[in-house]
Amino acid sequence: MSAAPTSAAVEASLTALAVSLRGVTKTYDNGVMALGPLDLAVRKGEFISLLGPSGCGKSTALRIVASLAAPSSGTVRVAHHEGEMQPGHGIGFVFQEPTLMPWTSVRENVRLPLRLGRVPKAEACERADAALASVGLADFAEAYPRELSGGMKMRVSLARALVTDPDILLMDEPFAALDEITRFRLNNDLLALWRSLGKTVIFVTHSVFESVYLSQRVVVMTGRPGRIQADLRIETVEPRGEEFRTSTAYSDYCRRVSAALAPSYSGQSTL
Ligand SMILES: Nc1ncnc2c1ncn2[C@@H]1O[C@H](COP(=O)(O)OP(=O)(O)OP(=O)(O)O)[C@@H](O)[C@H]1O
Repeated sequence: MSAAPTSAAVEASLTALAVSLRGVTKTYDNGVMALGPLDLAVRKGEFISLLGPSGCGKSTALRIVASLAAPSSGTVRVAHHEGEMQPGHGIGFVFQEPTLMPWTSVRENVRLPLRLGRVPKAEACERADAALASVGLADFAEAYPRELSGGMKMRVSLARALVTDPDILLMDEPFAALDEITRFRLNNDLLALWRSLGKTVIFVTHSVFESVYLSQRVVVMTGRPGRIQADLRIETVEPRGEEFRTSTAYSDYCRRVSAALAPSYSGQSTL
């Protein structure tokens, strides 16, 4: 029998974790059991993807991490904050829709979280411009959302999530509505940002290919109520690029992730 870990060892392992969900369940008021029990630990700086059938609770899990929804039971730890974390504190959220304010400029859209946080205007504008530069939109601060392509709007949405310099970036199918070429380009840019900024990323996607390309770990969920079906580490030469996307290793990983997903749609799951 192994010895019980010391409290110092437990503390050290918690320090390395950005997010820890233990036995988390979620039953909505209408009786839908969306989630769990779900156990998930994400290390600081890790890039993981959550993949699973529609309605298995992926968005619910993200919303719980962001304190936008409360779990019905279980424990949620986000970095060192337990229970009393301010909603959204230390967290940036990117949704599938860019949800930009059409009546104002790109800069004002990106500045919004800082305005809500009462950051002085000059500093907020400077930080908004820096966030726009980080997503390749330095020249579009004065533009209006209607003047941007779908991919550019998503970049603005990403800049808005980054402008508060969050430790954790939660992304809920951000590129699902984009064409393949724009999506590939944004995948590469997101990876470059992740490498340079060192954020923890939890990325929800329906795409096996996207999850394998982007992530260090692909977490496959079962049908509703969502639990962990498989947790696969993607090990490859970094930084990833087109050589990886066209490699045998990439297609092997895609095959393994697809196989892990198969019970969700082949009738063997508890859906
Ligand atoms: N506010 C809510 N009230 C009641 N039921 C909800 C609510 N939000 C989500 N649900 C239900 O919970 C389940 C999980 O929803 P969720 O959006 O988390 O799944 P998902 O895996 O993100 O789905 P998709 O991949 O289709 O976006 C679904 O059955 C959904 O109908």
